[in-house]
Amino acid sequence: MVREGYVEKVIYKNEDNGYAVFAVEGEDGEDIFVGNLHGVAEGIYVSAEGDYVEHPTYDLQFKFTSCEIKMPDDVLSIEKYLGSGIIKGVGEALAKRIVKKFRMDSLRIIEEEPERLAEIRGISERKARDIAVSYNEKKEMQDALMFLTGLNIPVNLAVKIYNEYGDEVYDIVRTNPYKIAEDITGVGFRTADEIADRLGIGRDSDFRVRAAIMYALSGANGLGHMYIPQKMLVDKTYSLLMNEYMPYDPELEMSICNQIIELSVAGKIIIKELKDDPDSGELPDVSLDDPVADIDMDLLDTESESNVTNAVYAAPNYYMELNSARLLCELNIDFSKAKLKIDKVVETVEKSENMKLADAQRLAIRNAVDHGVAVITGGPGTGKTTIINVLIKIYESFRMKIVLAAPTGRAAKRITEATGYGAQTIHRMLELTGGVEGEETSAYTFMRNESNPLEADVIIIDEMSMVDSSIFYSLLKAVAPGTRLVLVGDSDQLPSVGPGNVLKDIIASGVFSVSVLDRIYRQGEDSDIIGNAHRIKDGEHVEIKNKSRDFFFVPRNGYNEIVAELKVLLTKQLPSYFGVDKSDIQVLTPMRKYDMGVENLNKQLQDVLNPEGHGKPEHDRGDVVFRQGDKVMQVKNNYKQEWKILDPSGRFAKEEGVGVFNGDIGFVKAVDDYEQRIVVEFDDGRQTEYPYNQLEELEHAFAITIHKSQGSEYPVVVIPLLRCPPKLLNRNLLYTAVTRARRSVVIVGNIGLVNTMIDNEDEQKRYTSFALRLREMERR
Ligand SMILES: Nc1ncnc2c1ncn2[C@@H]1O[C@H](COP(=O)(O)OP(=O)(O)OP(=O)(O)O)[C@@H](O)[C@H]1O
Repeated sequence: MVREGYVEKVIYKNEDNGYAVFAVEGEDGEDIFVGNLHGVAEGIYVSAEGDYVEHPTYDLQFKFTSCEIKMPDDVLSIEKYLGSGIIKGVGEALAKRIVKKFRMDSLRIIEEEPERLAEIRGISERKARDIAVSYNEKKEMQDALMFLTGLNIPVNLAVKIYNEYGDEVYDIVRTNPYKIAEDITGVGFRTADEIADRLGIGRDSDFRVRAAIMYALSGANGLGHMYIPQKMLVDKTYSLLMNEYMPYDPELEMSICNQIIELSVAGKIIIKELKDDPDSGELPDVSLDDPVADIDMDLLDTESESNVTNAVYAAPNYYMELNSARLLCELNIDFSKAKLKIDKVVETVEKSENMKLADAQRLAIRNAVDHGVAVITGGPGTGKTTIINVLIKIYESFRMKIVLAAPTGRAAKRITEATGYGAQTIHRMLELTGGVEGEETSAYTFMRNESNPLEADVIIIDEMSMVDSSIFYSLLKAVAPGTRLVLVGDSDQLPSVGPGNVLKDIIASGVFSVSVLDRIYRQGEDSDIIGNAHRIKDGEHVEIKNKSRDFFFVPRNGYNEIVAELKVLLTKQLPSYFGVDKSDIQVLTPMRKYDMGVENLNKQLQDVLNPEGHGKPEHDRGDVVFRQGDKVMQVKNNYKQEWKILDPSGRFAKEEGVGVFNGDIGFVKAVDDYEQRIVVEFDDGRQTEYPYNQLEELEHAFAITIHKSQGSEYPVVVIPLLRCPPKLLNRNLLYTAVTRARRSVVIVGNIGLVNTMIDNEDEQKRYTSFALRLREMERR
């Protein structure tokens, strides 16, 4: 329903997120309005759409979903507006006098002929000028908000747009609303396109075509690709611009091709011809339709792409690969002539650890010592951590300064515990400041960079498979020439969540020393987790038995049976059987959508793991409810988000910093309706606040996609399996899921799918050309 009236009193307003509570005098008396309205002030006229809701303490309130500000258009409202305190120097009494004199003309006089205000007793010429300045400042913003909300832009977004462009907002939005999508985070092509449509901007406008091209490219980037073949880009752009019912329009296709060239001339994109070199691996035949990603790339047809020669990059991606290749090759110094003696240290470690290193392990150590850049890769239990340990002892014996880092807080903590050597996250090591430089894909501001490199002789990075192109580039910029770089990881894991396929590309380039460890050494070989993980990796079927101590199969048929079983397992059976907390059990699913997708599973699991409860505060966001106690995950990198770690008293911050990252998992500590925010504590103790209008960065994490679980470990992993499109069920995913478990894996559902997954070698490959750039660089 619609309710209108004058804002009598602003009871509460949060300047940051626009949340406000205010009393409105309407035709049928006074109402309390609650909702998001930036720029609310006493005296303004508002027209809102919403519903009445019962509030436990404040009686009935009108909760609005949209609210439009109108300029006052009768004498009474003009008087209220002017007297509301919104204009500096004008109170109720003065407002009365102004309106008494100028009546309906009052606002126009203030705006256009302010000198006439001096005709009023008590207003000097100078005061008249001040009133005009203050009024115009407010009015500019209100006019802009009215203009933008009139285009159906929500008030929150309108404020963001106004803050970005100021007075230029009219020009920019009228001529090229697609610029909003470029400049303002959270606005995509679709939103800009709707605005353009309302403004009557032609569907064949060059701006529209260019915006769609850039959107298609950033969509591909969001799926992990560094470039896409030109033909694919044209097709994707075409389907963004046309709907499937429209007849084929060759002119539009031509226009897309022309605009791709325009964009390349403008330096926004780079087009490179890639030779169809069977060796290079730079042209994988892959699909951009990634079912685990949010971005709708379904429309891409990838069938006919095998002969593509032109690769199109968003410019920052191209330079990121190129410069990373140069920097990495520069670090690859041959140290073998130094003939560093390592045998003594190795023997000491062998004695203290009571084991004998295998030849392959010794060779890996030698390689790391002899090369500026060395890669050590292997599956679980093959000795990667052992080698890091030995390397630390060796470098220490040479009095070299070692820096140890990993992509996530959890991985850093684990390697610290395993080696006794303090590790940090890569972001922390590079001293993230929270500022953002230039375009989205370019580097964030790190205090450590080319002009202030890391002080280290050796940098060891663990869990390298999770490192994406962007953070790798930032790392390389901060590594001084002559520093050794040791990259350790499991290249059979899924690629990083962010774009690129860095570890695999470095290995595939053939340019660096790579040591592959393939023998399992972990004690307790009766562990089926490790045995099965290696079987899966090697494409061998696993034995489906239930005698195992740590690898269980629970056959169930169909969606209902699986969900019912998951609920029992998670709430009762697994916690009591393993003596673990419910939060130690993680459900990992291959997909986002469909019945077994995270979106649906999280709703089901929230009902039993954190049900609605008396006094447990919650906040609705569309059809998702965030409730105190919910397990949640950050789903994008936010380099500016502030966090703190509290001391045991909970009152003082013992550590503060910025940056929360895609995949960080924690719990909702508080839902604060008054402050309109949710407080989350991540599992490493960092606490951070999300205003309600930033909740798109959070998702429930009772169940998460296998993709997002990379680099994390959980005591118990539960994997529900139900038949779904075959490309979602592949070996790589199963391997990653299984290797996340420390104590136990439980597979529930259609058990036959386990071996189907093992048989499906199709990986979610990525369009990257880092390997190629590395080879080119080496040839120079
Ligand atoms: N040559 C060896 N002989 C005997 N035991 C070994 C040998 N190498 C490693 N181990 C032991 O095997 C176990 C697994 O090794 P390590 O933790 O280094 O593997 P990893 O590759 O880091 O595994 P993950 O990736 O799962 O952490 C450890 O207990 C380690 O002591």
